[in-house]
Amino acid sequence: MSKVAPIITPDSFDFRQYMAETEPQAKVLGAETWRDSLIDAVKNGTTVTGARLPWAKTHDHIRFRGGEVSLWQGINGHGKSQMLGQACMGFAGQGEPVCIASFEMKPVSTLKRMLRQAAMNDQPGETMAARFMDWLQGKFWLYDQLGTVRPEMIYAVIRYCADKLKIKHIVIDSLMKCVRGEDDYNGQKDFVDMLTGLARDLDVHIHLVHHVRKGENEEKVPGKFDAKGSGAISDQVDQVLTVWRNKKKEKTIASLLRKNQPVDDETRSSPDAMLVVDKNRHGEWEGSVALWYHPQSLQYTPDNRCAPLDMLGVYR
Ligand SMILES: Nc1ncnc2c1ncn2[C@@H]1O[C@H](COP(=O)(O)OP(=O)(O)OP(=O)(O)O)[C@@H](O)[C@H]1O
Repeated sequence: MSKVAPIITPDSFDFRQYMAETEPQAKVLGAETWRDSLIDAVKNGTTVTGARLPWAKTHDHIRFRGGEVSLWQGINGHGKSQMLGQACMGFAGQGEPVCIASFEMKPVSTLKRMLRQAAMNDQPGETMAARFMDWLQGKFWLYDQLGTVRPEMIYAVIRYCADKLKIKHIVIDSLMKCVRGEDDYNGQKDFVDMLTGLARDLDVHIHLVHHVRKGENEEKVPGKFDAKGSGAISDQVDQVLTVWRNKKKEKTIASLLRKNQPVDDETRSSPDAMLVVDKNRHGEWEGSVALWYHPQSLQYTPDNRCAPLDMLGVYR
């Protein structure tokens, strides 16, 4: 068995086959079709279903189900890709295979970051790297293309991932690399429309990374109305999550340390990052999740003890 995480490239399969539309499906079906689903929903009451984030305190609030699209937005450098990488390891560990299509980071850079998260430290050795690669087999794929990409290619990649590889979570990082520009509102609307249709038809969850407009400052947590480009982006997706980094805390600590002064408890215990959910179409909960950053492992942790999680073993 190969010991590298499978990398999908534009040359590694026949994209044309997956670009072609399939036969139009009959979309008008008798209500009876949904009998079992309705009865299951009644039986399970308000049970929340779907893949979980790595932090137990989020499990009753936010989940990631097939058929839906989540927008992961935030200011540049606030940790969207890093947090999503940790979340994806968690999805894979729950038995839901993942493909990351990053047009901003090389596959090996994504893997290096995830390796530190898996190792729970900043200096994983060869043995850990080999163990990590073994763990990824059959769970994790990366699409290798940097720069801009045509929407038709994304369409083909998603269909290939779902049909052939049985992948359940697909990350598109980021939206602006898939459209003509920030002012191409129709292109953005059509692209997100395509993603919602594909997610529904293929029963996969699509995680779409997106930037927010520059606000007055980085200390203000952006909301769903701050997404760059068309307002239709957040209207169309099922969930909007904002990743926000507490730069004010970082600056305060750096300044105290420079002056050889102790860091007070209040500053120390305030969260390093927040994950804000301000749209949750199929759940009732909206709110903020406080997280603490463990810099050695690049992991987000659930409380101010800052103890990294065993991402490879947590769901066994
Ligand atoms: N809360 C944090 N504390 C300290 N460093 C952080 C924090 N969040 C992210 N970083 C660091 O900031 C850098 C950027 O992270 P990342 O690439 O995930 O951000 P991003 O939001 O995806 O950025 P971009 O929009 O530019 O792609 C990384 O080096 C990461 O380790």
